Amino acid sequence: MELTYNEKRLLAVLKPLKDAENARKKALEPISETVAVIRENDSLGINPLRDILSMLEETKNIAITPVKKALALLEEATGDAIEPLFDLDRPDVKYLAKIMDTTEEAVVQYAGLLQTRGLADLIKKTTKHYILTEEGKKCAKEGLPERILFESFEKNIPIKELQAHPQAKLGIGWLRKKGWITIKDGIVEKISDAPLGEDEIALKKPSAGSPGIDELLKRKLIEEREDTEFRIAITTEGEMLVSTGLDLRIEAGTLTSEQIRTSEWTSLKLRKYNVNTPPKRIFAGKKHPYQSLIDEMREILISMGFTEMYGGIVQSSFWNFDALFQPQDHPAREMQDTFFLDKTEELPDNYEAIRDIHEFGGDTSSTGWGGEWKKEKAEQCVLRTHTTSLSIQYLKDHPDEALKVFCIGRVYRREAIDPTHTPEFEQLEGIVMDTDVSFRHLMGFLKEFYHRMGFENVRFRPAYFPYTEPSVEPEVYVDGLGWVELGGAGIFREEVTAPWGVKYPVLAWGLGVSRVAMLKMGLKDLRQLYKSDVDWVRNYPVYRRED
Ligand SMILES: N[C@@H](Cc1ccccc1)C(=O)O
Repeated sequence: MELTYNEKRLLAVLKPLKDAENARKKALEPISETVAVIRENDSLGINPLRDILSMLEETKNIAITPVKKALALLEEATGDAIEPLFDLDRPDVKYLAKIMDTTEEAVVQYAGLLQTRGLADLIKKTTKHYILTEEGKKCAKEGLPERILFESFEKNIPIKELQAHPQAKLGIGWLRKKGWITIKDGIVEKISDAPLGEDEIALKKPSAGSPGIDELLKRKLIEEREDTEFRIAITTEGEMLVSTGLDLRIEAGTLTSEQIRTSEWTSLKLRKYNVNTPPKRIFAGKKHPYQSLIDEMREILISMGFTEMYGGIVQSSFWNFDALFQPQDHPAREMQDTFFLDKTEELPDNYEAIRDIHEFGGDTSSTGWGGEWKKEKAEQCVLRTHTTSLSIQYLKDHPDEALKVFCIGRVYRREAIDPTHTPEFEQLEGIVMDTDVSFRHLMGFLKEFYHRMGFENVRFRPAYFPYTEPSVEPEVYVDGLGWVELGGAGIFREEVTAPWGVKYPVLAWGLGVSRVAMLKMGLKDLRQLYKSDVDWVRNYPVYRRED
C-alpha cells in the first residue's frame, strides 16, 4: 500500500536527523580517543589531566557543528527555535511533534504505520521515578521520627518521658525495629550509634534502584510515578526509501469550486482516504433512550386521536383513593405501600357524594363498603400511586362530552428496590368516554396501541380493581419471556362516575411504561433507566420506530 503524506513527512524528518547524528558521532571519534587516552593516564595517577578530561567529556554533550547545522536548517524550515537534542537517530516524539507541527498522538500513529511497513521502529520506554509525599517531605527536611527521637536524649531516658515526645507515636516502634534501643524496667537505653540507614539515604534522593526505596514506599513517604517516552528510529529500509526521493507535495483534502472550474484539480495531489479506519467517536447531545420511548408512546396516542392531560404529583388521598372507590382500610393505603406527606388538601364541595357512596352506595344501585368514611383520611396528601388520580379529576371537569385523553407520568410506591422494582416509575394512563363504548372497544384500543409499539400478540386476563368492572390485565407475548403483564384496564364503575354526573361509559387503563421500556430495550435491570449512566446513554443506539 502506498505511504500516506504524513508517513512520508515523518520519514523526511527522521532521515536528516539520523544523518546529523551519524555526523556527530563521527566528529566525536577523535575526542573519544583522546578521552580514552587521558583516562588511561589518569588511572596511572597523573592528576592534572583531570580538568582536561572533564572539559572534553562536556564537549561530548554539547551540540557540535554538524548537529548545529542540521538544527539551523530545521529551525529555518519550521520557524521554531529548536533545542539541541541528542540521540537524533531516534528522536523523541515530543520533539518530532513540535517540528512537524502536530500532536504527539499523531506522530505515534504515523510511526505505527511506518513500523508495520518496516520503515521505522517505534520505541516505547517507561521509566519510574519517585516523588515525596507530604509526610515524606517533612521527614526529608526534619529527619525520620526515630532519628529525631534518637537524638532527643543522651544515653538513656525513662520510657514515660520519651513517650511524651511529639514523635513518640511512630518513632519508638521504629527505634526498636532498627535495633537502636532496648527498653528495660521502664528505661530506654541506646544500644547502637544509629548509622545512617539506606532508607534515610534514599529519602534524600529517591531514585529507582536505590536499596531504601521499598522501605520508603511501605512507609508511604514516597510514591511511584511512571513516565512513558516514545522514540522513533528510522530503519535502513526507511533511509533507502528517502534517498530514492519522496513526493512531498501537499495533498489537497478538499477542493474549492474554483479548483474544479479551472481544472486545477487535475494537477493536484489528492489526499487518499482510508474508509476502513474507524473515525474518532464524537458524542453529540442526544435524548435519553427512555425519553425517546416515552415520546414515541405519546406520538402513537396522539395519532390515535387522544389529547394529553396533566396533573400534579402530590394528590390528596381523596383523588388518589376515595374518588376511585378504594375503601379507606384498603391495604394499598397503608404506610408501607404509599408515601404519605405531611400535608393535607381541602376536599371538593360535593365530597359528601363520595362519602355516601363509600358508606352505603349513595344514589346508586351499590351498597357501598359500609362503616364510617373519615374526611380527615381523605384530606391526607400522598405522592400519587397511580395516574388514575388524574383521570378521575379530568372526568369531574368534563362529565358530559365524548373524550379521549391520556397522560404519561411518574408515580410513587414504597417498593423495596430490586432489578424489577423501583419506588418511582412511569404509567401511561388513558380514558375514553362516548355514548356507547364497550369492553370490546377497550380491548381494541389496547391491542392497537401495543401493536403500534411492536408487540404482535396481546391478550387479556381477568383482574380486579376497586374502580372498574369488568377489569382486565393486558399481556403481551415476548420471545424468551412468554406472556408479560403490562398493567390494568377496565370500565369505570358506577360508584366512580355517578358522583360527578358522568353521562356515558368510561373505558380506562393504566399501563406500565418502564416495563415496556425493559422489554423494548432488552434491559435486565429497571434501574438502568434511572441511573446517570452516560456511557450507556452514549452507546445506546438512537431509537427508531419499527413501522
Ligand atoms: N391504576 C391501576 C391500573 C388501572 C387503571 C385504570 C383502570 C384499571 C386499572 C394500577 O396502577 O395498576
